[in-house]
Amino acid sequence: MIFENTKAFAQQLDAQDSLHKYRDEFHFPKVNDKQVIYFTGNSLGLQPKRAKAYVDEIMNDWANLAVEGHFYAEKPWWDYQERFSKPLSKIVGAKPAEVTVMNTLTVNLHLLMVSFYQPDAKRFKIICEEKAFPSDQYMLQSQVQFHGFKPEEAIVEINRREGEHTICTEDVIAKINEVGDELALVLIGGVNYYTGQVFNMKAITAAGHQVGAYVGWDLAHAAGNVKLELHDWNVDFAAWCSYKYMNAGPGNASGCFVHEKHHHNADLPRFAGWWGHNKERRFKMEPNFDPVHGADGWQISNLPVLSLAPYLASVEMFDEVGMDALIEKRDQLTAYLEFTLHEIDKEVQGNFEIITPSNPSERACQLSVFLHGEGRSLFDYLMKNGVIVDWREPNVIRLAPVPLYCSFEDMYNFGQILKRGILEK
Ligand SMILES: Cc1ncc(COP(=O)(O)O)c(C=O)c1O
Ligand SMILES: Nc1ccccc1C(=O)C[C@H](N)C(=O)O
Repeated sequence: MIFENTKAFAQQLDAQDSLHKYRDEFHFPKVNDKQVIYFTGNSLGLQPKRAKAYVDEIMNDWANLAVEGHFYAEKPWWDYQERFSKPLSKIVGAKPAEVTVMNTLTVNLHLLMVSFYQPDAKRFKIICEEKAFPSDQYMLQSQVQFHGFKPEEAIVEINRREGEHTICTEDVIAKINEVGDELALVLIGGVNYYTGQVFNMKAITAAGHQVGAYVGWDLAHAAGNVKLELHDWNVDFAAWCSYKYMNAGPGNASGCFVHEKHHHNADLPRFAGWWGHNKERRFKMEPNFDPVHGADGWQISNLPVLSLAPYLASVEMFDEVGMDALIEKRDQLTAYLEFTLHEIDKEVQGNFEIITPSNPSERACQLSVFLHGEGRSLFDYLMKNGVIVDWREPNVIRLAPVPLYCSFEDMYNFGQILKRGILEK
């Protein structure tokens, strides 16, 4: 499609957009009494209006039923997580028994590493991407140290090529083959938080398995954003947070995937708790752990239902919309933002550099842009003028035009505000 950088054209795209109505399903912060242009759904998604009723329901059941709510609430608390199985499994391309919700992201990755990182003197290395999200780096360092290894010997990072911003799939695969039978685990962010690069999860997972390693993914920036086929890609495990593209609220419960091929493996170590115990026998208070055969078997504590409630509201909305429709709009919206940036760059004779891949199969919702020659004052200008963006020193802005609630007109208006911010400097 040939784009135009005009308000009328943007409005026409909104008029043709079948998801445009979902914008009204969200609460937007306001600046100067006007709804903001929100580009930070990759950090904290907006609040779906329907989330409050789900939380209120639990508060009311707690007030009216107290302990009886575990079994007699309309949505009983004791197996509340099962309500996620079907809709969440569709979002990540899994079978219903392969997903569960519990804890928070880094905690879940640690717990899954208990099962899927069992190093020995020969096979002890972990491959991850250079500049992984810091929490992942700390997690991996502390895991290898916990097993008595040195991070500098056990952790192998895949580097970018000289002068490039993103990582080549061939380089990941070459490194996997080079580390070979010393490789215990590949654990990478499926979408890089900084560049927005989407990794070829299918090819990398297959390459890891070829040399006998387990392969897991941190899907913080991928869940609800990219098309995932975790079951078919044969991924061993994955975890994601719910507060970014999944709009479940700050710090809320994480989702996990464990491939069904591992569900009956009694030799796989795990840290257990009563919520992972055989559902029918859970309240018989037996001494020996008999795990549920499914991702639910990795549950530990009884569920934080107040935190699951807004997540459930959101997952049901995703189910209504469907990932295919979402992705179709995502690609058009991201492309329109990219076009707008190029247009404004020309108009202001700027020097913008988009470091996110331009190939649609290697990117999703986010564009990360170097605004060469600009400084923090531009970020302040944008924020003051109702554009919520994420700024990383020295001058990278990350823009996530989330398809559920951002509009084409937002992209046009953002371009105009950006232009004024640069010209008025
Ligand atoms: C890729 C990635 N991993 C891990 C985290 C940390 O997650 P949490 O604080 O929920 O454990 C984030 C974001 O906060 C992230 O973007
Ligand atoms: N949960 C947070 C709490 C406080 C500040 C940032 C976050 C983020 O999620 C950052 C996000 N991971 C990012 O890619 O920027």
